[in-house]
Amino acid sequence: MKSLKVIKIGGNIIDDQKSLDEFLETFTKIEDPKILVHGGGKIASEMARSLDIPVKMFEGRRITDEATLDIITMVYAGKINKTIVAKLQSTNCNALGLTGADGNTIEADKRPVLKIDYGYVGDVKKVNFEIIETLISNNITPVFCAITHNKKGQLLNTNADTIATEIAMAFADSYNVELYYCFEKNGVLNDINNEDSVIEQIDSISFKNLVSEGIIADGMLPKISNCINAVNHNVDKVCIGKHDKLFTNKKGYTTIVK
Ligand SMILES: Nc1ncnc2c1ncn2[C@@H]1O[C@H](COP(=O)(O)OP(=O)(O)O)[C@@H](O)[C@H]1O
Ligand SMILES: CC(=O)N[C@@H](CCC(=O)OP(=O)(O)O)C(=O)O
Repeated sequence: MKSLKVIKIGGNIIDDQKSLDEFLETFTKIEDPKILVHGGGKIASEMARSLDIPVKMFEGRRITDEATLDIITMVYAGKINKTIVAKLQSTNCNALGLTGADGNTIEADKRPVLKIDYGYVGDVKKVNFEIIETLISNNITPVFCAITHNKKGQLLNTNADTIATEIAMAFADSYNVELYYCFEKNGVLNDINNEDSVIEQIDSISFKNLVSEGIIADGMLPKISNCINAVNHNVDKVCIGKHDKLFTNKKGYTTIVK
């Protein structure tokens, strides 16, 4: 079976020039077909605050009104996506930046109103496997931002961890897929202030316990829910940690297991 690596980077890496450059240097050297998914929530929040637009998050996801949708489109699909693509081009990695609307690669439905109305936030309905496979088969590296569309002309803000998981799951029947979440910490930590307290393995039962103990919170909630979803849908390997350890055989990161 062919191999594919789906790699997600979050806002804290993107916001730090040195971390981003170091990550991209590692990423570009990966020889397997690869797909990059980036967030940028931190930068969107800074931009919103600078424009006096309130930032509202609920259980790790952004409540997205019209003004916020404008900001995230400019920040995610514009500044961040194009900066990353240009940097990858400089290393001869033929990157192509995409939202889910481009090539109809990722369709979504507006998140249903349950506990809360998230506004213009999408839950992924369909990943267009064929078109993405055409890209990777032609040595083009897709770089996805955290935006999907509903095929009726509406862009939707979609958690970048979810996008990475959905892409990984769409390839899992025909590829050996490894899914990596790179962020600024060593992994999921037992004590958020202690980088040496990495939890090496998490399954769905320990996840529930860690949530009820308050050890897993905020942005880590959707991240681990997505990881559990991925391992339950045939994704071969799902890991969370720092890029300098994740792509080596070194220990010191978190693996999510069934
Ligand atoms: N147990 C934990 N271990 C590590 N990080 C945690 C934990 N619980 C909550 N977090 C928070 O989750 C954040 C990562 O999620 P998020 O902010 O969405 O990052 P990213 O943008 O990289 O996806 C960390 O920066 C940290 O503040
Ligand atoms: C709906 C929703 O929450 N979307 C996220 C998308 C960006 C993201 O996921 O960024 P990080 O990976 O850097 O956190 C947001 O706007 O914050």
